[in-house]
Amino acid sequence: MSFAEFDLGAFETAPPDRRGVLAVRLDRICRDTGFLVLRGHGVDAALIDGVWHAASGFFAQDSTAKRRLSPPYQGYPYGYLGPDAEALARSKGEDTPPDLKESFNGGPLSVPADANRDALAFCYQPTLWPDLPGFRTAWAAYYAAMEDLAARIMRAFAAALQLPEDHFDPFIANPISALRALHYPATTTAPLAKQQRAGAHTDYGSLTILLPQPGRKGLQVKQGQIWVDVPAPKDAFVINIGDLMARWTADRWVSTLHRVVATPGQAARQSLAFFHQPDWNAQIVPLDGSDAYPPVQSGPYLMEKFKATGV
Ligand SMILES: O=C(O)CCC(=O)C(=O)O
Ligand SMILES: [Fe+2]
Repeated sequence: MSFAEFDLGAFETAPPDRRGVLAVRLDRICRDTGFLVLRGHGVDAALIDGVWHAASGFFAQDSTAKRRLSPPYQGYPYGYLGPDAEALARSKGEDTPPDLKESFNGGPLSVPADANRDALAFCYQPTLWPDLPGFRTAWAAYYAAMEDLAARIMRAFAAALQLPEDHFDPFIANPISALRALHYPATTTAPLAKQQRAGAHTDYGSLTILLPQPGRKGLQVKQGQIWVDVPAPKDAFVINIGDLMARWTADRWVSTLHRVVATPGQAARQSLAFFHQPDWNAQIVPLDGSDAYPPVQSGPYLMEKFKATGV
């Protein structure tokens, strides 16, 4: 099976007829799997290199240094999560051992003046910066680039849903997205029963922009009863839609179950995942005007989901 690809630059510069055809293709992909390889993204290679090396440098530290950035209390959304901290399958009610990974997580780069108390107490908590030269600059540059890219993808999504291209703009003026660097250590022994590098889950938000380590497989999506490998090509991102977008589209689009599989003898793997999430106050109501789902507010919705995966 070949994996779906979409060229964003080609879409943006296409004449109207061709653009319509590409929008229909994008709709088809989001209905089938909600997963695609994104080309023509225009993100500067040096900027990607910068954050990639910053993340590698962070994970290369000893565990005492990394744990200095552990969340100060349970429920704090950012900082370093060690190998024993998270089991994503628990968000699906599956009781599994912890995922074989560690992560560093950061939030929005600035706080809007009108942020409410709940938002301030959750997604606008400060990112805990490692004391590594260049880390913060590289991370922030990549975060900003992902915000821009996500906004462009949301425009393509609007076209795919036959909405005006700026339809989503008012919902993503101050998105509360998170950036997560992931490191899956090499596996030496056999994983425990039901233990994965990332247990089967769906993402929570509008869309995820993943940068997998080129050539290093492991991410899989569930298609019917089988797990299908997601390719990890160079110079491309993997995009998938999350639960909030499935809800927004009244399940026209799917938020597909995925995992990062663990097997004995795997080399270490790194990735970067940008979880795009509409503004705290954005009201998400089914776009088709149906009552498939009651309205939800983006921020509280995310907070609920977030609570489910701690170990
Ligand atoms: O590392 C990957 O390839 C995917 C990770 C993932 O799905 C997640 O953290 O939500
Ligand atoms: Fe995921």
